[in-house]
Amino acid sequence: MYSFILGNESIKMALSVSAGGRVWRKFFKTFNFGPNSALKRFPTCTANGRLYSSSSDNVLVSKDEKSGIATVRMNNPPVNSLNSAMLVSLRSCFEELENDKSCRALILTSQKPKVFCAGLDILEIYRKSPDYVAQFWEKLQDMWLSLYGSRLVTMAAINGHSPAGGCLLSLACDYRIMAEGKFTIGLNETQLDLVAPFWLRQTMVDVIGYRQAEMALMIGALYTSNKALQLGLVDKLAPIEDVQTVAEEEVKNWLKIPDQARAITKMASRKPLLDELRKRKQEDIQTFRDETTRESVQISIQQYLEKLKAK
Ligand SMILES: CC/C=C\CCC/C=C/C(=O)SCCNC(=O)CCNC(=O)[C@H](O)C(C)(C)COP(=O)(O)OP(=O)(O)OC[C@H]1O[C@@H](n2cnc3c(N)ncnc32)[C@H](O)[C@@H]1OP(=O)(O)O
Repeated sequence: MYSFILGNESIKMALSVSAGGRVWRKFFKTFNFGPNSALKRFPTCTANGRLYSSSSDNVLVSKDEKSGIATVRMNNPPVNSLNSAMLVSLRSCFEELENDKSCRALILTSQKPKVFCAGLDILEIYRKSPDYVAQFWEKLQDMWLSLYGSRLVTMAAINGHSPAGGCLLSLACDYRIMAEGKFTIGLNETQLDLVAPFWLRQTMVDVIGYRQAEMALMIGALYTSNKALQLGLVDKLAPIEDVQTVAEEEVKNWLKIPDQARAITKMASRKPLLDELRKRKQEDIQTFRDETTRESVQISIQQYLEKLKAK
């Protein structure tokens, strides 16, 4: 399908000679979206299969050429926890789709129903060196920048539990459809003695409002699908087997809006937070590294892991 995909610079050049190129040129110049704008070569992708960006198949991508809708399936059993490899694959995949001119939307979901994503892989921050933890955090930042700053319509098809980093992924999308039933979603970081970073807190505030976000973050609340809908943390519920179909229908509605106006509007509202993280990236890495490697936090993480195993 794609032979190879070029980075933003090449797209800028291609768009500048196409009809309407002037507007897009201005758009790219103004918003400089994506984590970096350097010329890059990205890996290839098949129409209905795996993404060749990593040695494992932890992220599966399929794209409908006619509609330009890509489905990105997280595939890291048993619970799609976000380890370093997953973060790199997700970022690479988001950037690849971003730079594919024929792609207009992405649906993010789990290959394994019942768990959308269990959040960060806790083992990646347990008894690891400060340098390792810092590099891990930067991978999360870069993945988030590529999803939150995407020009595409981004839809989370939350077909199962979505705690912590799973909720972070969902919040970075434009719209959230969640499976009905006993599944939970929320930012439960404080339960692990962790503090959500400013950019994650801000997306929660932006989605559910200050009061509810402040409370949810302080107590590390995990909400059922029904409660999440009531709070506005998700936008729609569907039976688990229908989540993907409902997401596809919803995306098609969004795609009736002209891409350019929609994407410029999205960037206008997201640019301040994207810029803030870009500006404070090193400070944010340092905070995470120092907090997470503190002995008292390591003991809390150990206890949390033991609780999980004993479940
Ligand atoms: C300073 C800034 C700090 C933080 C900001 C960061 C933003 C994000 C932070 C995070 O994401 S921290 C991670 C928080 N995640 C959780 O609390 C979720 C924990 N997991 C669960 O609640 C459940 O596993 C579940 C997702 C509801 C799924 O339940 P299920 O019954 O289907 O599976 P089970 O619990 O048996 O798990 C299977 C297997 O996987 C291990 N596991 C689960 N989650 C994680 C994880 N996040 N990281 C690593 N490993 C995880 C679990 O222990 C089991 O292992 P076992 O088979 O060896 O026993």
